[in-house]
Amino acid sequence: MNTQIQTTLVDSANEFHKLSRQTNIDIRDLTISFKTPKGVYTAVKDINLQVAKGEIVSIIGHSGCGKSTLMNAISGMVKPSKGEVIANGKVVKGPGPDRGIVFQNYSLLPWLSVYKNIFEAVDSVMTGKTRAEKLTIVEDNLKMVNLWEHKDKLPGQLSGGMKQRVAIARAFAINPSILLLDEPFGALDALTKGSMHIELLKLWNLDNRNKTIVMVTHDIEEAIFLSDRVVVMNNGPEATIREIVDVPLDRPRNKKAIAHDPVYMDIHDRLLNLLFDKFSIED
Ligand SMILES: Nc1ncnc2c1ncn2[C@@H]1O[C@H](COP(=O)(O)OP(=O)(O)OP(=O)(O)O)[C@@H](O)[C@H]1O
Repeated sequence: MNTQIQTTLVDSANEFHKLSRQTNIDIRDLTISFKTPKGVYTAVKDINLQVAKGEIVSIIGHSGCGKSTLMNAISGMVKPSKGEVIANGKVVKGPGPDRGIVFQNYSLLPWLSVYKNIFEAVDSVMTGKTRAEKLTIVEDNLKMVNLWEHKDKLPGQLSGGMKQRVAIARAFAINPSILLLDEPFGALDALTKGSMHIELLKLWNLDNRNKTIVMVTHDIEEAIFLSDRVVVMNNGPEATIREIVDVPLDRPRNKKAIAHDPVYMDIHDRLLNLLFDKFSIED
């Protein structure tokens, strides 16, 4: 990437934060270590990252570099060994309904139908709503992911992509202010993936772009299309943030059109270089 574009990216990243939307997720000096039979394994070390309210940030990096660990720390399912995560102004001590998460392994309850998987979540979180309102929310979200006809099936009767869509519908239905997506579209075919991107952005727009979204992905095009910034991680152990690449492309974005935009192409090149500069054909 030429220096001028790099400078523009940095300036634009700074602009976003200066314009100041308040910080919604503040990761401070975060280190996470696991006890393993072979000793202590430090997955991520001294991570600092601020995500503004309404920002969409993607995290990319090689397999095993600690992306899910970082997401789990934000969701409260993994405790920091050092440092802290502050979300919605509070130190994260555990999971909470303000932070919805979609995992790569769906995490659906196998004994409940598709419909009930979503209803149970809505029912437990949206205590102020009437039953009729809750039923409408479940229906709207199941229709959004094109699974209304499959509402009575059990998760075991669904394909991987369908299970993933149920998990996405469930996270959307709860309407958390922070949405954590851990490879949410990984199991989907290209067409379904494309329509889920649009649904995700629709949801974000509906909420006046106030929802903060952090997403793990292996898909560079997806990261650029959806995000305001892309966080590239180094390999572990003791993984750190390698670089944060700003995505100063106007919204709404048109997938076909931006692919020819020189800014998009530079960002794409930069991300490819960051991810693959250690590899060559000989490898
Ligand atoms: N509970 C755990 N106990 C021990 N080690 C763990 C635990 N959870 C994660 N790790 C290790 O921490 C490192 C980071 O794992 P993590 O799942 O965060 O990686 P990732 O970047 O999300 O990988 P992928 O892209 O393959 O999903 C890996 O080496 C993993 O083996």
